Amino acid sequence: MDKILVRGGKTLSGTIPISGAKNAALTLIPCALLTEEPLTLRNLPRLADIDGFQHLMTQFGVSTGIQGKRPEDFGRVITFEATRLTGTVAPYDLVRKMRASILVLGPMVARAGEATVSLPGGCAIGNRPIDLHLKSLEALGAEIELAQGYVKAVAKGGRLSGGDYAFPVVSVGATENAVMAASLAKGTSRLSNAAREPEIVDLCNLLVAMGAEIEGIGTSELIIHGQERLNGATYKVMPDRIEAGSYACAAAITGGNVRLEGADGTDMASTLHALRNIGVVCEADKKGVTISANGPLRGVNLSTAPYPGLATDMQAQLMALLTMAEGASVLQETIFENRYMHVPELIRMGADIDTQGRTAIVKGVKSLTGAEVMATDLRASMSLVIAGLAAKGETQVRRLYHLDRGYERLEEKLQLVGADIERVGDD
Ligand SMILES: CC(=O)N[C@H]1[C@@H](OP(=O)(O)OP(=O)(O)OC[C@H]2O[C@@H](n3ccc(=O)[nH]c3=O)[C@H](O)[C@@H]2O)O[C@H](CO)[C@@H](O)[C@@H]1O
Ligand SMILES: C=C(OP(=O)(O)O)C(=O)O
Repeated sequence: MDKILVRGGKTLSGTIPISGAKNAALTLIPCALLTEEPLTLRNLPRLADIDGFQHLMTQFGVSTGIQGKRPEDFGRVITFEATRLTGTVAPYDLVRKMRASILVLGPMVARAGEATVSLPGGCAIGNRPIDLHLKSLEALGAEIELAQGYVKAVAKGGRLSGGDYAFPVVSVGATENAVMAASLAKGTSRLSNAAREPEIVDLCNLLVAMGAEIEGIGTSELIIHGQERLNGATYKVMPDRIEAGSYACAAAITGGNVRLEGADGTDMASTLHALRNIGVVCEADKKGVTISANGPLRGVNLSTAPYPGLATDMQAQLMALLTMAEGASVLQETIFENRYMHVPELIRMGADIDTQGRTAIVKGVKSLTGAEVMATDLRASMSLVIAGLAAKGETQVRRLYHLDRGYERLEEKLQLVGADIERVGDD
C-alpha cells in the first residue's frame, strides 16, 4: 500500500489550482438519470469517488464518455447518457465504498418509477442514517420498503406526485435526493428547512439548466414545480471550497503565501472568517483567494454548523492549524458524533488536544514532530498532511485511499508550492 512522506519545514509559496468540488460532482452526476438526453459535466475532479460513481451509473445502463483532456491537466469532462435505463439496483459492493451512492435513489424513482439501493451503513465519522432521505421521498409519493439490507422505493401510481416536507434536521444529502426527485414529479413540492450549502445551489442551477423550475434557490425553503420531462445540459462543476480551505490551512501552518486559483471566496466565507480570526490574511477576488500568514497564529473558538456556518468538512484541517497557534482553542463538532479520529494521530505528532464528547480543547505547542500516522477518514487524513508540513522531520501518512477520494493529485499540488512531499510504495 502506498504512503505519503512529508518532510516538514518548507514555507509554501506559489499557486495551487483548485479542482471541481467532489461534493457537488457527486450530486450533479445522478442528475443524468433524470433525462434521456446527454448531460455533460465539465471540471469534474479526478477522484476515486467520481470513478466509483461513474461505475455505478453504468449499472443502470448509463453510457459515459470521457472527452479529450490530457492526463497532465487537472479535471475532466464526462458525458453521461441515460437514453434507456436497463437496471434499477445499486448493489452493496459499490454503495459501501461511497456513501453518496444513495443519491441515485431520488432521481431513479422519479424517472423509472422504482429504485433499489443498498443501505450504506455507518462510517468512521458517525452513524449517518438515511431516514430523512426516505421520509422526504415518501412525502413526494414514494412507497419505501426495507429488506435484506436494501431500500426499495416505488412511485405510487408509477410517478411521484410531489408533496411537502419539512426536514427536522438539516441534511445535505436528503435535500439533494428530494430536490432531484421533485424536479420530475407530477405536482409542486415544498421543502422546508432544506440545506443551503453552495453544492445544493450548484445542483439547483444544473436542474434549472435542464428545464426544472425551482424557487428559493440558496434559501432553506425550496419550491419545486415538477416537470413532465427534463432535457440534457452542459454544466461546469463549482470549485471545491473544502479543497481550497484545506490548502489555505496548509499555507498558513507553514507561514506561507499561496494563491488558490479558481477558489470562490464567497462559498468559503466561514473558513476565511475563521482563518482571519486565527491571524491569517485572506484576500478574495473574482478569480481566486490569496492566503498570507506572516504573523503569529492565535487560538480561537470554533463550532461547526450547516451552511452558512463553519463546514464540518473543515474541522480537522483547522484543528491541525490550531495545534501550532498561540494559546488555547475550543472546537465544537455539532454535525457528526465521531469526527475526532485525527486527534490521537495529531497527539502522536506532539499536539496537545483533549476531547470531551463533541468538544476538543487544543493548546498550542511550539513545534510538532514527524511520525508514522494512519488516517481513518478523508479530512482526518488531510489534517495529518497539514501537520506534517510544519512538523520537524518526516511524517508518513498511511491509508491513502481516503485522500484519493477527495483530493485530486494532492502531492503534485503541494509540490507546486514548494512542499517536500512524495507518494511512495510501502516496503
Ligand atoms: C457527498 C457529500 O456531499 N457529503 C457531505 C454531506 O454528507 P451527508 O449528506 O451525508 O450529510 P448530512 O448533511 O445528511 O448530515 C448532517 C447530519 O444529519 C444527520 N442525518 C442525515 C441524513 C439522514 O437521513 N438522517 C440524519 O440523521 C447526519 O447523521 C448528520 O448528523 O454533508 C456533510 C455535512 O455538511 C458533509 O460532511 C459531507 O462531506
Ligand atoms: C465526509 C465527506 O464526504 P462523504 O460524505 O462523501 O463521506 C467529506 O467530503 O469530508
